[in-house]
Amino acid sequence: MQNNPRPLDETRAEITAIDQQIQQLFLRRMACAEQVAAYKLKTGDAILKPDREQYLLETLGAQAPDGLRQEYVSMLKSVMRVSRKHQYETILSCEPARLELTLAPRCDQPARVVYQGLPASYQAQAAAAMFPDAKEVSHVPTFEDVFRAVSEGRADAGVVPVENSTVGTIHEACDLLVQYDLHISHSHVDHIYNCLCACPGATLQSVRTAYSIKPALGQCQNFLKEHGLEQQEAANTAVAAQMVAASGDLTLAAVCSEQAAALYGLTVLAHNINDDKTNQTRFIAVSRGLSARSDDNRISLVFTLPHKNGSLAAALSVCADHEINLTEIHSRPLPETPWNYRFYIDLEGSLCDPAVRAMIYQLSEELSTVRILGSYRISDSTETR
Ligand SMILES: O=C(O)C(=O)C[C@]1(C(=O)O)C=C[C@@H](O)C=C1
Repeated sequence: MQNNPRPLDETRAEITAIDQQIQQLFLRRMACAEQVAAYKLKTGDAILKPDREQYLLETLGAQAPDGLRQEYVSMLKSVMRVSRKHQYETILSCEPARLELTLAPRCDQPARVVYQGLPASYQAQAAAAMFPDAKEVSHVPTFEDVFRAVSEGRADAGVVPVENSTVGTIHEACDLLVQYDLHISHSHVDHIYNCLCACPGATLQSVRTAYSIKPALGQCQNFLKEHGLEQQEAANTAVAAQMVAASGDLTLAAVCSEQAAALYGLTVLAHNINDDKTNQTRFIAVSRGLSARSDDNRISLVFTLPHKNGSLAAALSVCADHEINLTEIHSRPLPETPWNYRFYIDLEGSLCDPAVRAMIYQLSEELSTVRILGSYRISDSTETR
C-alpha cells in the first residue's frame, strides 16, 4: 500500500474513464451475443455452452496475474451470464413458443373446496375467506388427502398453510407441492390468534397438557413453558379442541382459535398466547392446471441444482439479472440423495411478464429441473411479503 495515496477525485476520474472504455467493449461483446443468438435461433443450438465457457475461463484466467485471477474469473463469468440472458431474451422475443407453458383458465370461484382438519380450524377460516361462494366445502384428515382430493378431481381447490411468520415454512405442504402435479392459484394471509382453551370448569391451574398441531404449539412456546404445560401433538387446532371437549378432562387444554373454542364448547383460559403478537400464516389454494393473469404479483418455482461450487449463487443471479425481485427462498432435502437439496423460491411478478418468462426460460434451460409451482395474486392487505 502507498503511504501517500493519490487523491480520491483523481482516481475516480480514471475509474470513470476506464468504465467508459469497458462500456464500449461491453456493447461490442453484446452485439456479438446478438449475432450468436441469431445463429442459434436459426440452428436451434443451445445457448449455454459449458465447454466454451470453461475454455475462456481457463485460458484467459491463466493469463491474469495470481493476485487478481479470482476477481477476473468472477467478472468473466458475470459477462457470460448476461450474454446468455441477452440471448434468451432475444430468442424468446422472436419465438415465444420456446417457453412451453400450458396455461389453464383461473377459477376464482371453485365449486368444491377442501381443507385439512375440522370446521373452525385456521384452514377452514382461510378457505372461507378465500372462497366465500364455494358450494361445497369439505374437510379431510391430512394435508396429503387435500392434494389427493384435488388431483383426483373430487375437489376443485385445496387450501393448505405454507408458511407462518413465527415458525417458518410448513414443510409438509411444500413437499406435497412437488409430489403432486398441482399448482398454486391463490394465496391468503391471516393473523393467527391462538388461545388456550379447556373444558368448562378448568382453570389455568388445573390444566397440565396442551394439545395442538405442531406449528401452533411452536407459536406459543413461551406461554406453554411459563405455565409448565406438557405439549402433545394433534392433527389440527380444531381436532385438538374437539378432542379436549370430548374428554371432559379438566387437566387437558387445546391451543386453538376462539371460534374453535366456541364451536366445540370450550372455555378460553388465555387469549392470544402467541410469542409474537403479529403472528400470521400464509395459506395457498392448489388447483389442477397452471394459470396466470397479468395482475398476478407472485410466482413460485422449485428447482434442483448440480452439486457444484456457486450453483445457487448463479441461479439467483439469473433472477437478479432479469430484475426480478426474490421474496422468499428455502430448501428441502432431496430424498435418497443425502446433502442435496431442492430450492423453493418466490418472486415478484406474473407469468405474463416478458421479463419473468425470459428468466424462467433461462433457468429451465440451464438447470436440470425447474418447475413452476404457480403464478398468483397476493390478495390480503395483511400480506406484505
Ligand atoms: O459462444 C457461444 O456459443 C456463446 O453463446 C457466447 C457465450 C459468451 O458470451 O462468451 C455465451 C454463452 C455460452 O455459454 C458460451 C459463450
